[in-house]
Amino acid sequence: MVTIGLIKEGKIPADNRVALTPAQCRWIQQNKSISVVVQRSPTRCYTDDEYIKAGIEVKDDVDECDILFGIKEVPVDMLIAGKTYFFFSHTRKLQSYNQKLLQAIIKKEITLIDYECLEHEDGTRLIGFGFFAGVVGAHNGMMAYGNRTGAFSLNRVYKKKNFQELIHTYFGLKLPNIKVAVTGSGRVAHGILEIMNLMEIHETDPDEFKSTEFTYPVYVHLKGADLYVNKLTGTYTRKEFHEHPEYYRCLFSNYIADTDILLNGVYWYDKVPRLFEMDDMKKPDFRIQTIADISDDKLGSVPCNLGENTMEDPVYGVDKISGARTAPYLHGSVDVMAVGNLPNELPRDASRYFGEQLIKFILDDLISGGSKIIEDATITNCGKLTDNFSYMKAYAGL
Ligand SMILES: NC(=O)c1ccc[n+]([C@@H]2O[C@H](COP(=O)([O-])OP(=O)(O)OC[C@H]3O[C@@H](n4cnc5c(N)ncnc54)[C@H](O)[C@@H]3O)[C@@H](O)[C@H]2O)c1
Repeated sequence: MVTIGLIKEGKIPADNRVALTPAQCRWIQQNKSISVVVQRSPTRCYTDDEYIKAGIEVKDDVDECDILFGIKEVPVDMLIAGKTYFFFSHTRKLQSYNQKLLQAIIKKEITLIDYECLEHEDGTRLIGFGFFAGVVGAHNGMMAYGNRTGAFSLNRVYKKKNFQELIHTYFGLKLPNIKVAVTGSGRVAHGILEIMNLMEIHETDPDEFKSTEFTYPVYVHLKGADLYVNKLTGTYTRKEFHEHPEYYRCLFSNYIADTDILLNGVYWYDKVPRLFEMDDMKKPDFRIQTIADISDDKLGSVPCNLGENTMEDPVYGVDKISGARTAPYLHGSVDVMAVGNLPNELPRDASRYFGEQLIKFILDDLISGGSKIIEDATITNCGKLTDNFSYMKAYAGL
């Protein structure tokens, strides 16, 4: 019988999420030929006791497990040689801060399957925390706008026990006639839209959004063809855009004069055009006052994302003229909410959502000995870089 281990998160600051909840572990043990062991942890959002009550073994070491599930990067000194791990390694883009981690994984002859690389055939990701990043990020963006204008007040998400409790805080919330632009088409965008609907912000189409001042709060959802156009042909095709985003220009500047709040969930890397440039902020028609950059790429799709914000202190200002970081809510600045671990504000819901996807898309293949999807997401197999990731050779020190 296969034994799965849920490891204790070792990265500092400690992440409180987990790949499977106690109820999911119990279900797996009862319905699949798998046993689950949980490594004792004082910081996990589900306590050791909750796992024990669900009939799951909780231990200090997980050396005897066949497959280990974590969330964040495993510190090098916690890696167990020869094991198979699933976690977010943040190495596929050759991130310099995780180079030593990949080198240690190779040295310790580990098999690493990265959740971020588990993809459907067309490149759509199978599994992720994006939905709750969108939920928390949209809430925080709205909260920041309320703080700036004094028009309404929202509390912090992490002070609520769960998503259900958070929803209750929206009853009776009266918003001014704001215009919100939502960008992106993946899980993050879906989470943002959930909050737009829960806050009873009305959807409008791109043309109406630009041409009308409404007497109630509205949002526009900008994705694919609304946001990007081929510089030569003036058209948009998803496949071409994914393969050659450098052929495209961004249309977001058409919305800047009509947007109070930007909630950004686009997928971005350096070949993808930005939503706007720093100089656009100097223009008198730059109406945006609050940006929740949920994608959170420093100096990325949102150029005034200056990085290094935390859950404890999620909002700062950026001066529209100098581009310098300021205190939030000042006249002449734009407020930016950009935090890299947003789902940690709702860790129990985010973990349950993640575990559901893991069970649905991965578990059966894992027990039956693998699948092409798992193979394609395997960065190292017993310490050897796989063909898909051979581009990482120099980074891996080979
Ligand atoms: N701040 C946080 O806490 C947090 C948490 C989760 C995700 N994120 C970030 O938010 C962004 C969006 O995440 P998501 O969960 O919505 O992603 P997702 O995988 O669910 O969706 C990505 C979307 O981007 C589109 N896309 C455009 N170009 C692409 C390309 N070249 N390759 C793949 N997809 C492409 C896809 O069609 C898809 O609709 C990511 O950059 C992610 O890292 C941030």
